[in-house]
Amino acid sequence: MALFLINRYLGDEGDDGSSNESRAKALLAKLQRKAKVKEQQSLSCQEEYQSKTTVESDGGTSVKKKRKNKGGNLDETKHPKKRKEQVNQDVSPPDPEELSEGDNARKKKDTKKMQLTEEEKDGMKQTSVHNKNRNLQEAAAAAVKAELLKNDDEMVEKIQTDQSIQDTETSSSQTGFTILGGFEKKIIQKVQRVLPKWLAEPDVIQRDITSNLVPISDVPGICTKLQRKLERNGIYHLFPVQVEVIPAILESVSHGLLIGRGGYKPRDICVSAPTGSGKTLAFVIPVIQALMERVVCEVRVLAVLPTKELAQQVCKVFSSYAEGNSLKVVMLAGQKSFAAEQASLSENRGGISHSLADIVVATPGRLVDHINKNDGFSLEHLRFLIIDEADRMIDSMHQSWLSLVTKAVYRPRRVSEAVTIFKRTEPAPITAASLSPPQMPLQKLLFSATLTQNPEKLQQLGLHQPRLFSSVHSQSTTNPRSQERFNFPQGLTEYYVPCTLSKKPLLILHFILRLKFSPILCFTNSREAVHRLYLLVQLFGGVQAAEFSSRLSPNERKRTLKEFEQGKIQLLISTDAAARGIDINGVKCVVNYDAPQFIRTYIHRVGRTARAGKSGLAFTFLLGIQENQFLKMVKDAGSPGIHKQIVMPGNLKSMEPHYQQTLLELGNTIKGEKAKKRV
Ligand SMILES: Nc1ncnc2c1ncn2[C@@H]1O[C@H](COP(=O)(O)OP(=O)(O)OP(=O)(O)O)[C@@H](O)[C@H]1O
Repeated sequence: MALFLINRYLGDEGDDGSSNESRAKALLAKLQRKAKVKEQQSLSCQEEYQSKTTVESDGGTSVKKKRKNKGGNLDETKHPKKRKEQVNQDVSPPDPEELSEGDNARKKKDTKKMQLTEEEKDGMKQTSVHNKNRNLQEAAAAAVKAELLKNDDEMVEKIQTDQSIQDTETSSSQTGFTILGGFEKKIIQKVQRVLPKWLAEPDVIQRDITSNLVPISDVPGICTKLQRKLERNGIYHLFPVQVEVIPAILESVSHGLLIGRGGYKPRDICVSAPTGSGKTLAFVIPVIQALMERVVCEVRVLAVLPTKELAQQVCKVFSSYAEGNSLKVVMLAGQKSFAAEQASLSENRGGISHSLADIVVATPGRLVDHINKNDGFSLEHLRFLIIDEADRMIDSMHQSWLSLVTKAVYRPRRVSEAVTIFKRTEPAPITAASLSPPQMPLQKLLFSATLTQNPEKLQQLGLHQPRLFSSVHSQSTTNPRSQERFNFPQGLTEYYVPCTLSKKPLLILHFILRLKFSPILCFTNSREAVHRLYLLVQLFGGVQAAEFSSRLSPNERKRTLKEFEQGKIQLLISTDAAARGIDINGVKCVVNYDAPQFIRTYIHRVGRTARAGKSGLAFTFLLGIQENQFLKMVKDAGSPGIHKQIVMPGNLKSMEPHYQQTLLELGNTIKGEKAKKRV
C-alpha cells in the first residue's frame, strides 16, 4: 500500500501530460487484450477439466495419479478441500454442481479480474494524471505478474491482494486520504517451552520397582561393609532409583573428597522419582561410603529437610548406616534446646573448636539459627549439601537459608588454619590456576517426587553442571497446554467419591466401620478441620482415631506416628504436616477428606500409601463444584486414571440418627473447649 505518492521520472516525454494520457491508454488496451486471452484460456481449461472429471467418476485410483501429476500440488494437507472432493467422487456418483466447483472457482477468479480492470478504468477516469500513471503501471505490473503465476491458487491470492490495493486506492482517491492497512489477523503459534538439555534429556529411572530390582552385589561401587549392613537391614535388592543414583554419586568421589573425575568439580545431581521409590537410601549409602575413610571429624554432609518429622526420619536412616563407621550424625531440628544442639555439634579443646559431627540433618529455621549464632558450627569442610523435598525447599528459599549456607561454606578461614593448602573460594570459571591447589568442592544433591522443571526456580540453587535422574521423560512436558507432569507409584489405585459437605463425616465412618479400610491416613486442609473431625469421630465411637497437626507438640506428634505405625490407631486425621516424605509402614489407604488445592500436595498425600513397590488405595471426597477442576488437574499431571466410586445414600442411612446426635454433642464440646481457652 502506498504511504507516499511517488512521482517517477518517465523520460523526456514523461513530463508531458498528454503523452502520459496516450501511454495510459496504450497500457489499458494492452491489459484488455491480455484479459481476453486469459478468458479464452480459462474457457478451454474448463472444457478440459469437465472431460477429466467425467473420467474420474468412472475410474478410481488412476485418476488420483493423473490429477497429482497434472498440478503436482495436490497435497492432502495443503488442499484438504480438493482431497475431500476427490474422496466424495470415489464413494458416490458425482454431482454436476460439485464437479464444476473447480471451474466455478476459476470463473469467479476471472470475473474478479475482469471487474478489477473495469474498476481500474473507472478509477483512471476520475483521478489525476499522476494517479492514472501509477494505477496503470501497477495494474499492468499485476497483469504481467499474474501471467507468470502458473499456479491457480497463487494467482487468486495475487488478484485478491491487488484487488484490495485497488479498493484502498479507489477509496483513498475518493476520500482524499490514504488508508493505512496491513493489520490482518494472523495466527501466532504458541511458544513452546524449551528446556535446557540437562532437563530435557535426563537419565531415566524405571518406574516399576518390583520388576526392576537389582541384587546389591550387581550395583557397582558399593563396598562390602555397606553391602553387609544393607543385608542386615533386610535389603537384598536395590530399587531403580538407587541403582542409577548410588553409582553416580560414588563416581564423583572415586578420587577422594577433594577432586571430581578428571580433576574437575563434580556435577550436581538432581533426582525426580515417585513417592516411596527409595530416594533416601539413594543418597545415604554413597555419602556414608564417601566419608568412611575420613580421618578428622568435620561437618562434611548437610541434609536439609522441610519438617522436624522428616529430619528425624532421615537422621534415623543416616545413623543406622553410620553405625560402626565412627561417623557422627547430629540433628538440628528444634527437638532439643539450642544449647543442647550446640553442645552436640562441637567442643572446645585447648581454645580450639573441634567438630563432633560428620553429618548434620537440619530443618532450615534451626540451621539458620546455628549459622548465625553458633561459633562452633563450621561448614568450611562441607562436601555434600543434600536438599530433600527440593521443590518445597526452593519455595521456602525466602528464608535465605541457602545463601547463608553458601556464605558459611566459603567463609575465610580462621587464623589458626590459614596455612592450610586446601583453601576454598567461591565457584568461578575453571582455569588452570583455579584447579591448583585443589580445593574441596561443594556438591549439591537434590531429591523430590515432584522436582520442578522450572529452570528459573532451579537457577536459584546455583547448580553446577547438573545431571538429572528422572522417572518422567521430559517429552511428556513439552505440551505447552499441560502443566508439569509427574509419576505416580505403580501400585497406587486412585478413586474419587462424589459427595456433599454434610455427608463427608458419614463417608469416612462408612469407610472404617463398614468397608473396614484400616489403617487410614486422612487429610484435611486445616488444623481446625483436623481437630473437628477428630472430635466428631471420637464422639461417634467405635474407631481408634488420632489427630496430627501443629496443635500437637513435637513429642506428641512423634508418639502419634509411632502408634499409627504400630497399628494402635485406625484413623489418623492429619494436616499436610504428614503429607510429605513421611514413611509410615503399612498405610493401606489414604483419604483426601478435603480435596487438595495443588497437584503436588495431592501427589505427596497419596504417596503415603503404595510405597516400596506395594499396592495402596487413595480416595478423594469431591463436592460437585470441585469435580471438573480436580479431575483435570490430576489428569494433566499424568495420573494413570482416577476412578469414580459412588457410595449410595442408602449405605449411610443406618448411621444417620446416631450421627445427628453426635453433631449436637460436638457443638457442646467445641463450646466447652473455647470457654476453656478463654480462661
Ligand atoms: N532397596 C530397598 N529394599 C526394600 N525396601 C526399601 C529399599 N529401599 C527403600 N526401601 C524402603 O522403601 C520405603 C520408602 O523409601 P523412602 O522413604 O526412601 O522413599 P522416598 O522415595 O524418599 O519417598 P518420598 O518421596 O515419599 O519421600 C522405606 O520404608 C524404605 O525403607
